[in-house]
Amino acid sequence: MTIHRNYPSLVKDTTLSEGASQRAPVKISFQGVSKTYGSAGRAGNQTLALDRLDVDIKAAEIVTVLGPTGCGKSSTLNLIAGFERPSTGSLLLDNQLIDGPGPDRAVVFQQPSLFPWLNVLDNVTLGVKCRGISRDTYAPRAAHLLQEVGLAGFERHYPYQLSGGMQQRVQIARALISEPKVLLLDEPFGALDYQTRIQMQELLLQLWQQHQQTIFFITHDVSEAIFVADRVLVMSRRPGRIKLSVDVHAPKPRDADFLSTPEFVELQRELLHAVQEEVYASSGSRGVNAKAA
Ligand SMILES: Nc1ncnc2c1ncn2[C@@H]1O[C@H](COP(=O)(O)OP(=O)(O)OP(=O)(O)O)[C@@H](O)[C@H]1O
Repeated sequence: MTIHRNYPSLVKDTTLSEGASQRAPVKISFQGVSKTYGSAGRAGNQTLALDRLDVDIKAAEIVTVLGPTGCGKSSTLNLIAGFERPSTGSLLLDNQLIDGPGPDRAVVFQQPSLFPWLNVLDNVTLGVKCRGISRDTYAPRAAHLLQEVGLAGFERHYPYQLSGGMQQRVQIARALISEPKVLLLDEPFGALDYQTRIQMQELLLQLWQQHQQTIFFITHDVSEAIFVADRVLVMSRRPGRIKLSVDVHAPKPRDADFLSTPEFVELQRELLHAVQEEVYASSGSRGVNAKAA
């Protein structure tokens, strides 16, 4: 059973009012979704990664996902991306079964996967060129996106000439150029230093303000999960289920001041506790705070 916490709002969200977000249509719907890896014929060779997930994600909602390593976070993202299929249950996008990858969903991974022999502009536009979209359409869009992600002037630079944060900015621009309805992020800022991470989180919220995609964001970092989210999901240890769902009401976009608000501190305490419970249970440890028997 999922526990759903809805903390009272301390400040009113001015971007997407509570009523509006509750009325938003369901974008992604997990209906009893389980995922088993391995072949059925060979006993002991199967892994039940996800166990009967039931989650609805609304249009333009930002949902972050926390959970211990191996609990199935990437599996949920891969299912939405269409890289994997559910073993049982149904996974819907706009009420249609997801049956493979599509340009309506874009994925950003932790490791930048830029082509080293292409400059920034060509990395960003390669996908749309391959899909036959005309230069007249994609060129102004690319210029605007590079401006938005703070890379105007770096169009002719190659990936080796960019910092890790800049490479992630290119990845985000590349993901957004096909105007996806859903942005899937798998620990996108995990390899960045603390300051760059915060900048990237702020950037993500600014981009959301402009584009209003539905965002599904996996992270190991509780602060990051709260900072960017409308709702944080905590998954149980494997087989993954939704253990806790918590709404974050602070208005977006947010800045570093949010990190010291009572709402943030209280959410951080509860979410850290929920994740640690699962981490310790899966490792058989009682945790750092456990008293010696
Ligand atoms: N393609 C695969 N074939 C076999 N088993 C897999 C495959 N992908 C994932 N698994 C298994 O499914 C379980 C969930 O993996 P998944 O990568 O979804 O977890 P995760 O929560 O994203 O982990 P992490 O936080 O370490 O990235 C793990 O036990 C993993 O070994």
